[in-house]
Formats: sequence, C-alpha cells, structure tokens
Amino acid sequence: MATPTLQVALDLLELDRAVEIADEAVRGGADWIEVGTPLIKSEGMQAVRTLRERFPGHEIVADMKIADTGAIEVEMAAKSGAGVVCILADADDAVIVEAVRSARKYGVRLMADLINVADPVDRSRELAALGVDYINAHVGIDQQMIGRSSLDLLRRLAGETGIPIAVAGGLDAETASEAVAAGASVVIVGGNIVKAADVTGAARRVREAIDRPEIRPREEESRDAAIRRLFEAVSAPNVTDGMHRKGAMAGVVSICGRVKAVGRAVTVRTLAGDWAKPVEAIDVAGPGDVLVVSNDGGTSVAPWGELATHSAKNRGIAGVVIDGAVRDVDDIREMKFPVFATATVPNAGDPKGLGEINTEIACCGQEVRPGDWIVADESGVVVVPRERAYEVARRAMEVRKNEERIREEIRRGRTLSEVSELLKWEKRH
Ligand SMILES: O=C([C@H](O)CO)[C@H](O)[C@H](O)COP(=O)(O)O
Repeated sequence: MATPTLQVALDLLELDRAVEIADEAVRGGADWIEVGTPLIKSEGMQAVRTLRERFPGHEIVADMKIADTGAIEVEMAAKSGAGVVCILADADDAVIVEAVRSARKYGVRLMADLINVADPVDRSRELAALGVDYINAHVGIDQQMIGRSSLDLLRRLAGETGIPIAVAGGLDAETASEAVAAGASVVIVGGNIVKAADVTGAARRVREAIDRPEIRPREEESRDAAIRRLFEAVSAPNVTDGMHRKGAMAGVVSICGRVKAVGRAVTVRTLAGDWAKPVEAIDVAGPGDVLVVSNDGGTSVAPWGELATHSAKNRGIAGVVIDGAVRDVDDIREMKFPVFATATVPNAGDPKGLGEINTEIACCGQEVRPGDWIVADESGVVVVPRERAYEVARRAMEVRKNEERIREEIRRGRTLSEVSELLKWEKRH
C-alpha cells in the first residue's frame, strides 16, 4: 500500500495565522496544505498564492467547493498555485465537465467533495467516468455536529469508485488511522490539528497513526452518555457560545464557588415561601439530574437549605438551580454540592405543597422543560433544549478546541484583538 497522504485543512479566516499553523503542521508531517473554504472566502486567491510561495515543496489544495463556472474557478486556483482543486460532487455535470477540461489544460487535479450527495456510491462512479481525479468522502462541519460520520461514508465507498479516495470530516489520530485501514489514500484533518495549541504535536500524532493503520474495536456510546461526556468537558460559557450566545440564565450564581453541574432538568414550580415541592422533587429526580426550581420570583424566603442539599447529594443528584434564595450557605459550602441561586436569606417558609413538578417553567429568564440539559459552573447556568443537546454539546466542544489555539497565540505575545483581527471583522453598517 502506498504511503497515505496527510492533508491539513486550514479552515481559518486570517492568512498570517494560517501560514504559521501550516508551518507547524508541516513540521509534524503534513504533506498537502489545504487552503480551506473559509480562508479562500476571507482572503481570496491571495491565500493560495501566499501558501504556494511559502511552501514550495508541498502540494497546495484549494478547497473552492466549486458549484458553477467550473472552468474559470479551476483556472483561478491553478494560476494561483494550487495543484489540487476541490469541486462540489453534486454540481451539475456541465460544471464538472468544464472543470475537468480546465484542470487538464492547467495541469491540476480535481477532487470532488461528496458533502450532501444523496447517493454517494452512484455519484462517485459517475464522477470517475467524467474524469475527476479524487473522490472526497466528506462530512461537513455542521453535519458532524448532528452526528454524521465521515468514516461511515468512506466505508460505503471503499472499492466502488476506481479512483483514489480522500476522507474528511472531524477526523483525529484514531479515526484517521481507521480511515486508511478502510481504504482512504488522502486523509484530511482540519480542526483536530489547526485548533490544537501544539499543532506540530497534533499533526505528528495523525501522521504516526495513518502510517500504522488499524481498526480498533469501538465501544458503543449512547447519545445521552455522549452528551454528558461532552458537557462535562466544556464550560457554561463554551455552551452559550455554541448556541449563538443564547441559553444563559440571568442573575444566578454558584453558592459553592468552583463546582459544576451537568444533567437533565427536573423542573419544579413552587410559590415563594413553600419548600414542599422542591424537596419532593428530590425523590422524583434520578442520579445525574439537576433540579431547576422557579420560586415565583421570591427571594425573601428560602425554599432550599442544608437538609435538602444533604438529601439531594445522597440521591446522586448533580445539582440544584433556584430562581430564588437558599439558606444554610455555610453548611452547603462544606458539602461542596453544586447549588446555584439568585439570593441567600436565613428564613425558610412552610411546606404547604403548592406548585408542580416536571412542568414547563421560567427560571431566571429562560424557559426550562423537563429533560432539557443544564450546564452550570462558576460563570453561571445555561439551559439547552433537549432536542438540540447533542448538537450544542458538539459545538461547545468546537468552541473549546478553537480557544486552545487562540490561548496559545496570546501566550506567544499577541493580543486577542490581533489574533482575531477584531478591527477587520467589525460589522460594517
Ligand atoms: O471542508 C471542510 C469544511 O467544509 C469547512 O470548509 C473542512 O476542511 C473539512 O471538514 C476538514 O475539517 P475538519 O472536519 O475540522 O477535520
């Protein structure tokens, strides 16, 4: 088997950063340098020219995602220095044929990107017959967030096309190795290399993995387990960033400082001064759930205190969020149990039994339904609608990864404004 090619996808907006990251990736063993679609949209063909100049010994791939005017776009990329040009596999045959003609004229190769193609096996055969040089089994970034897998797509194609297969979409060292074992000859890795603080180390790990391909037995993980694992690994700010800055509760703080709660909501609506329903909800909730209590806006009487906390902790409840006050703060702090509240006050009310458990509630400005996910830490509390939980958890993880590289660049001496080219990207009115 020929040595597999490692293509690093520079999905960034800033050319200077892209050059620096490409340099580090090449030192880790990347063969081909992809000028990612976001970089092309941000910097145009200048990005292709610059990378061509800076890396004369490496193939430059222009991820143009061509949808029309196949000849012109291939020509632009080829004249700028690309050796491989990417076209959308579901572009009309008229576009593909023109792109192939242009590719032959300018001596470059065409890679067809299967993103969103309904029948990838059939389409790949057609593309091979039309003269495309590579098929890319690609699952796009937004598709990955809802759980689609590039390895699954690759496995459907292996041995079906008669031309070399590339694979892209959320690959890391482990999955890249499996991809080669499943027949890929070009392995494309974006985020898991370019967002790493140590780009060279990340590229090296992928390089070593694809040079020793193997299929590892994989343990099946349920959706709920994956959501919990991801939310536990990110922060509440990462989660709200992943939701376009939505979902954060207002005015609620951690009573115990540095604690974290992740779990599905068991909701409680009670009336100010009545602690019966919050305490009854402890018995309704299961291990790993988070109690979310709306106390009718009251902060002068606490519906939660030390004994309730003790009981919730024993039951394995992950945390409590109260739109209202708590008391016995010193005891709760000693237990280090994740309690989040809007106020503290010493007096409790009486257990009258007013209110409801597991109905839709409003809590600190957010709607919460039973089963929605709660991620709470020292920065505050975020509620994630249950039907979007997996996607948001994946997006939050992307936010976290992205920050790793930005943090590293700040550590090297740049300001945040410089790293993110803030002035350039201010909204024009
Ligand atoms: O092509 C890509 C995507 O559509 C953005 O332009 C990526 O380069 C490709 O998905 C590889 O990146 P990762 O999925 O982050 O590995």
